[in-house]
Amino acid sequence: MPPPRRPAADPAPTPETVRLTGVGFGYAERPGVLRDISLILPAGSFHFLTGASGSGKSTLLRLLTLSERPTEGRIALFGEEATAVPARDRPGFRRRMGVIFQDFRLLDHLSVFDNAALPLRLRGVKPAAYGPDVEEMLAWVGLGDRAGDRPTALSGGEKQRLAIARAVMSRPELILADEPTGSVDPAMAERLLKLFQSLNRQGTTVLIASHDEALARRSGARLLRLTDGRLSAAPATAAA
Ligand SMILES: Nc1ncnc2c1ncn2[C@@H]1O[C@H](COP(=O)(O)OP(=O)(O)OP(=O)(O)O)[C@@H](O)[C@H]1O
Repeated sequence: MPPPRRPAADPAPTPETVRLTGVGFGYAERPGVLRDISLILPAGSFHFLTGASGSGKSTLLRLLTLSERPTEGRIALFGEEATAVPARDRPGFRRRMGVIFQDFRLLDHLSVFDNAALPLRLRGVKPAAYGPDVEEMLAWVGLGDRAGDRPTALSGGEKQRLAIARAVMSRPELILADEPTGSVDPAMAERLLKLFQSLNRQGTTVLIASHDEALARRSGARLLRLTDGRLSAAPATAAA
């Protein structure tokens, strides 16, 4: 006799890495930069955020890194309420992110190697354990022979590649990248896109802010667009 049929179990809901609900934000000198933004980034998703210069892409990333607080609405990160996180609790959220800032934010008193290794050191990983991984990542972004240099000796594109290596080194759950290919040539932009795609395939949630709509479309990621402070899903193909 066959066993009794069980009703199919409900599929487990996809955990959300990011949820914004009705988020608004403005600077004192520039109110209304972001208006009524609602956005869910499911765990393991890959999105490009596009929009004209000044449309608020970096500002939206600053809200997600908890560098700014929304003036309206709510933010949840990794399933936890994060709208008004006190300063002492922000590092706990930030350790789960790899952030690539438009201005790179490298530490000039540390070598290229030590900049790339920083997120692992902060997690208490011993140099003997992370050394080969850091060397491999630096080689991947074309900085294998620059490990002993200081960031001040790097070109703009090299600094950008180091900032990317540092952000992805600790395999964060969420990568937030602000114009990560803005200073590199097209071949390197494609290589870096492959790096983000590969991390995404391994489960990392990725959000890239970029002017480069062509790169965004080639990426296979979902496209979001900011226009006049409002967010919309961009069409999958360029308008004819
Ligand atoms: N710290 C600040 N104080 C006041 N206004 C600001 C500040 N930072 C940004 N803004 C303004 O907010 C708006 C959005 O800026 P933001 O940098 O988020 O745009 P963006 O889409 O990232 O632009 P870009 O593509 O040029 O980097 C702009 O009008 C900008 O001038």
